[in-house]
Amino acid sequence: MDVYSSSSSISHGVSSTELKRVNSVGSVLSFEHLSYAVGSKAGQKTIIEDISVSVCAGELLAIMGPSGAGKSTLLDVMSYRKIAMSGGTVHLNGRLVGAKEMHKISSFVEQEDALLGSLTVRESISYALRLHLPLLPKLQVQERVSRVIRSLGLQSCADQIIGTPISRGISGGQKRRVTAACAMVTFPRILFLDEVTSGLDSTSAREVMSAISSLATAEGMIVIASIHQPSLETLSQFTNLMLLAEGKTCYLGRVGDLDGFFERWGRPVGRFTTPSDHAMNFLNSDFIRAGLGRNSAREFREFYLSTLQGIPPNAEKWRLEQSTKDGDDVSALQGKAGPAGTLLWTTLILSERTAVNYRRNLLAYGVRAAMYAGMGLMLATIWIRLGTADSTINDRFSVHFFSVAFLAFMSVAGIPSFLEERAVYYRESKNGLYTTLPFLLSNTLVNIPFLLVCTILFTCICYWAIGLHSGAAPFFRFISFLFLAIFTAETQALIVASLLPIFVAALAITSFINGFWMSVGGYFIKARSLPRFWFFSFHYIDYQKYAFELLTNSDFRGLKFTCATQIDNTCVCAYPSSTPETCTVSGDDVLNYLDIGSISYGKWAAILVSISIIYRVLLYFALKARSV
Ligand SMILES: Nc1ncnc2c1ncn2[C@@H]1O[C@H](COP(=O)(O)OP(=O)(O)OP(=O)(O)O)[C@@H](O)[C@H]1O
Repeated sequence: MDVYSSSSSISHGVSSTELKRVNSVGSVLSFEHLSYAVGSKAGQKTIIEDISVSVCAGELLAIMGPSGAGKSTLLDVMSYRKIAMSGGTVHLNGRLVGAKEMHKISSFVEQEDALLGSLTVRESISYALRLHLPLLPKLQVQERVSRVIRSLGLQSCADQIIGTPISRGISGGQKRRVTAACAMVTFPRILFLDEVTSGLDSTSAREVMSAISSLATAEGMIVIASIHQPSLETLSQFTNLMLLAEGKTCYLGRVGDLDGFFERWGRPVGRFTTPSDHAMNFLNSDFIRAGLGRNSAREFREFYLSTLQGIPPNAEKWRLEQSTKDGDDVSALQGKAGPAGTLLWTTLILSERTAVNYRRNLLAYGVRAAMYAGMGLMLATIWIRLGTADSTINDRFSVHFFSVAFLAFMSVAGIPSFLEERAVYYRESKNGLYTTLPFLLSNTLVNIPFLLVCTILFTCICYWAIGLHSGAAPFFRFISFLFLAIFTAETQALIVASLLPIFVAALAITSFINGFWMSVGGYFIKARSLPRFWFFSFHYIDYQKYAFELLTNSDFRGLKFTCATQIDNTCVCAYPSSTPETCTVSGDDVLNYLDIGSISYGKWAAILVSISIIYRVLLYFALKARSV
């Protein structure tokens, strides 16, 4: 059999009805004069230069070239992840396509796999489909997911988890296929694949490309893929091939015509070489091979350009016209490609997925909850039964300061798992599955109960053991105020991690910010002693200040401390007392002395809630700033 025979020769259950549908949907995607450069005008470096190509529905275009040729950049420019220089255009069936529309109708499989480690292969693919089509009946979701799993050869690991640092999951090659499956299951009109076969053995690479090819034929999908070192069989799954060197087109044509091209050039493909490897020998100028000059890539391109001169200019146009002859009706595919989920549904589905991730991700969330419990135990045993002697007043303040500051500080523990979720968010939002708002809402919806459980755990363990203000109201106030502080601190850590997605850097900056809030909060140095600048600026927007003052007021108000020190038969209290005759100092006296006794619970809690809402809004913009 001719290895270049149609890609549909390896079929994956594509029905004739499906094939018929493809023939009636003849979309053509054309890119004209795409160029991209980096650097300033003075020192501009052109990475891709004047590239034009058209791809029809059901066709697969392979982009090949040596490392650094510009393949990934070209895919980025084609998919509007990078914006082409002026003059470059993209048309779908003659209609200009902008960035927004391209993101809606296309999926992009990146070189890096961004997946949630605690989900199984089936769940990962299923959530991708449900986020794309939230109202698809369950049975159809299962059927479609199973079909994609089968076609990508993932049956053996379908119910295995992707893998977390403490539990090994699937292999790197299988991860590649899961990432491709998550994009394919939504059946986008255009599928961009950046080195999807990297890390796969040659059989898996062929089967993956064959599955993509069958799906492209069945669904009328346009597939554009950069590819490295394909075997002959893998290459044969593609319809067309573009060879790049130094950002310029050196060959564009049918895969099957490459042999003839070399024949005509007078450098035929050797018996034991594949045409693509043969081409690479000429295009790679990083290594000079014996018998090939330094300018082999330039000569290659010159010959290619000379072959174009013999072709009537209308030949390509004719091919495209044939492809669209049966009409421009693409409505059959439109429903599948656009982000069909409403805000409500995508939020609910994302919340469900996040909750599953929290539940299973023992290292990230189990350990975190245990850490809060451990800190509760630590406080309970160290500050045990403080009592109401005036000598313990400062110890009592330390309990409240420590609870707010240290628990807030520990929000950095949420950064690693958030970075994983963030990577998945960027992949999925760039592929049009959902926008920033549902991601933020789902994160908030799942974050709140988790942090509440952590706060309750901590409080239940230490509150009574320390002997903080008895009664239900102070106890619940303690939980509520502490929760607000931890929730705000968590959001602050997520803002930093969104803007700076490097764990060590995000950890350092978040720690610094929390240290800063501790310093200006009014505990280490009394608020009125703070330099004016810090007092009138950051002191008033410090969430830790409000939480600390709320906790101390809730605890101290109504308490009476006995003054243990006697000098000349007179009671001397640790703080100025309004009732020295009773040899006690009231909690209110202490609070007033520290200028924090006149706060209103409602007002302070409202300020804390407002800060946490403002932080969530900032988190929205931080996430959005890095998305499409
Ligand atoms: N932002 C940038 N600034 C400077 N140079 C860049 C930038 N982006 C890409 N390049 C350069 O452009 C060239 C093409 O990069 P690109 O990643 O597109 O190549 P590639 O063909 O995909 O390579 P590989 O096969 O190794 O992934 C490289 O030399 C790269 O260093």
